Amino acid sequence: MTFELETVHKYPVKISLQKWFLKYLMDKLEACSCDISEKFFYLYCDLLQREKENQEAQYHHFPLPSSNKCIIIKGDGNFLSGGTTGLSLWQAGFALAEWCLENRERIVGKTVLELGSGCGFTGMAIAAGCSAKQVIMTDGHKKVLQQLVETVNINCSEEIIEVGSEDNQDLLLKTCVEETAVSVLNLPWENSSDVKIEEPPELIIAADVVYDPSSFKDLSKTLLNLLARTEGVEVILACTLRNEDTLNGLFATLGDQVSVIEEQPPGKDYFVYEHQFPVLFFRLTLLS
Ligand SMILES: C[S@@+](CC[C@H](N)C(=O)[O-])C[C@H]1O[C@@H](n2cnc3c(N)ncnc32)[C@H](O)[C@@H]1O
Repeated sequence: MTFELETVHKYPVKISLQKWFLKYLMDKLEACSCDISEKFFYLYCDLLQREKENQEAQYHHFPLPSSNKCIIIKGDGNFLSGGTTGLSLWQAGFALAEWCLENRERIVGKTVLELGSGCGFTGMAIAAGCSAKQVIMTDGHKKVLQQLVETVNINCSEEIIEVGSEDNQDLLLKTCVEETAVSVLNLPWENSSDVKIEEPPELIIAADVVYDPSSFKDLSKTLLNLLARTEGVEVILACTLRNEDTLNGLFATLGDQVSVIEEQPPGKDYFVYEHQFPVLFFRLTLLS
């Protein structure tokens, strides 16, 4: 999505943010002894009223570095929205997008599959900024998949092909962002081996999927299954370090068939987000 005034009108940013910005602007004008147009006060009152009514959809706009593109995500910013973790924006998702932009040469021309895509920020950032051949965003939660489809609808100007045929009911949507094919796939870790993936991924990525030990058996099975599909495929995991034992628990479940090497985190911040915990990056490959 290109960054234009029209886009901001269509997908308005959070009212609290608009209010904050307007107040900031008025304070600055006041500090320079400038007259403040009464339109600003009317607008401020209008925002207060709309915030009280609280019925409008709100969008987050994230400009992509060194381009006029931005990623737009619909959401209220609550951590556990709709009874799932997948409807929020997570720190590791931003960090993984930054890692991908910084390691673009490892992604150009490749088919990338993302596990636990959540809102779809990371996948969309890769599609818009890394010249991948294909980005397959996946999740296993019904509401999250709906949000993923909506994210793609908002951010892709190309024709959206809604799929989910008898042949492959899990493939929910297909489109492209410039030269990158983008799709949304229902891929629950519990039965990932039954899911048909049209093109074998060459790179598998996931952000903040290592937090619930009860999911490790299925997540490990999914990772091992995907690693075995294509020769030379690698997994990049961006893990929020809340508890070291939890992280080690996943590696223990993966067992000795997999090599785990820590990767350098991105050197720069490309997006504005809260840095609450360290985010560690790991490269997983299958040992021969
Ligand atoms: C903490 S969120 C991270 C979302 C996104 N990667 C990010 O960083 O913003 C974890 C994601 O994993 C997904 N997930 C959890 N368990 C899953 C499972 N068994 N199968 C597929 N997806 C799952 C959730 O629906 C959610 O989208």
